[in-house]
Amino acid sequence: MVKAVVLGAAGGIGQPLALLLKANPLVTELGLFDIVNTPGVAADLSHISTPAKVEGYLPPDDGLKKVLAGASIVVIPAGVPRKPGMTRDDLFKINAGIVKDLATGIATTCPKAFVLVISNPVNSTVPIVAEVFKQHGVFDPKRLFGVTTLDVVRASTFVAEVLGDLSLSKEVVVPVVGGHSGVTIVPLLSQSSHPLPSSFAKESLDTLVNRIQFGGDEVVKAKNGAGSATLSMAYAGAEFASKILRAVKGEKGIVVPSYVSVAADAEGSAALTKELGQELAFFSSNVELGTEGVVKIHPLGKITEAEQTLVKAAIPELAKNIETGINFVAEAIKAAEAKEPRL
Ligand SMILES: NC(=O)c1ccc[n+]([C@@H]2O[C@H](COP(=O)([O-])OP(=O)(O)OC[C@H]3O[C@@H](n4cnc5c(N)ncnc54)[C@H](O)[C@@H]3O)[C@@H](O)[C@H]2O)c1
Ligand SMILES: O=C(O)C[C@H](O)C(=O)O
Repeated sequence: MVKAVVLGAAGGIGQPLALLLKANPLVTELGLFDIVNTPGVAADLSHISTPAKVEGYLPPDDGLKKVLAGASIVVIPAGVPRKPGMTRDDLFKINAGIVKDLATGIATTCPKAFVLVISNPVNSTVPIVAEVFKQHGVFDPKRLFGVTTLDVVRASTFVAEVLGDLSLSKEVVVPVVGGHSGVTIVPLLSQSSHPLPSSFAKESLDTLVNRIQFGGDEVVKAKNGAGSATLSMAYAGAEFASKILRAVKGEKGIVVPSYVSVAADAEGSAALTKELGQELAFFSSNVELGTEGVVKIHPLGKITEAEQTLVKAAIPELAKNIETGINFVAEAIKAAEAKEPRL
């Protein structure tokens, strides 16, 4: 039995993501949770002729506990999206609390589930989940993933566009490392499975890198106040979830970039730290998946000087984002203890 749960399932990402998970033959149960509308979304999806049994829950009557009971994989797209002029960090104030509460539910109900965090700012929300799990003594770094797949999907599409053949976009593989916001998004185009033409000018390369880094802004601008990427994110989230499920079923050799705790692989993390010149508690790199989650964090490998400059620019921003997430949980614990001191 494989129960997939979506937290934030009635939202712009949640609904199409739930649809794609309902269509995934590896999913036998689909649990949907949101603060609104999940009964309707669940009723709608339940008429689709695929095996997954669908149930929708709301917060009253222990809805979060019920939806998480027996979950194998939990995907979190709950929270507010950006409007034009906002950065992902501007979402922290609202989304940090939402993610913390949902993580508490997971830690106390299904701590062994694979947790896939979509809610922004991912660079900080993933550390929040880790800290909550630590607080409950259930943190397994191999099972926690920040979903950066949309950056990978964008890189594949944009490179295929440059190559003048969109039919290649499914085949083009470009590792995108670092994190998931602006300069922390580092596409390693020199490692693209489909190299760019040798005539490709430096300015064109810079434009391409910038488009991958700020692809989210392109969508936010086009939606003009109606939110950020939802459909492409649902596609990316479902692709990533599917890779986890295939790896858990025993498929070998699945390697995909994801923002993970470096504690998931001590050896891989040591090599990465050497490359970065400092340790970061979380980093997105190519990650090999297995039945228990992260098997190996791959080093960056051979990259160009220009890519090294991008990595350097990402590091301080990432370090700050990680610290913000960790401090948020520490402060929340302190505040709770001040309210109810331990005897
Ligand atoms: N990681 C990525 O690449 C990526 C890509 C796109 C969007 N995002 C992020 O995903 C998040 C969701 O985006 P969206 O466009 O789907 O937003 P949305 O507003 O359309 O949907 C969010 C849903 O979360 C629900 N929600 C709010 N508080 C909740 C709670 N406590 N418990 C459960 N559900 C709750 C809302 O009711 C809503 O249905 C945003 O933070 C956005 O920035 C991340
Ligand atoms: O840009 C956003 O705020 C949403 C998402 O992180 C994206 O990359 O599209």
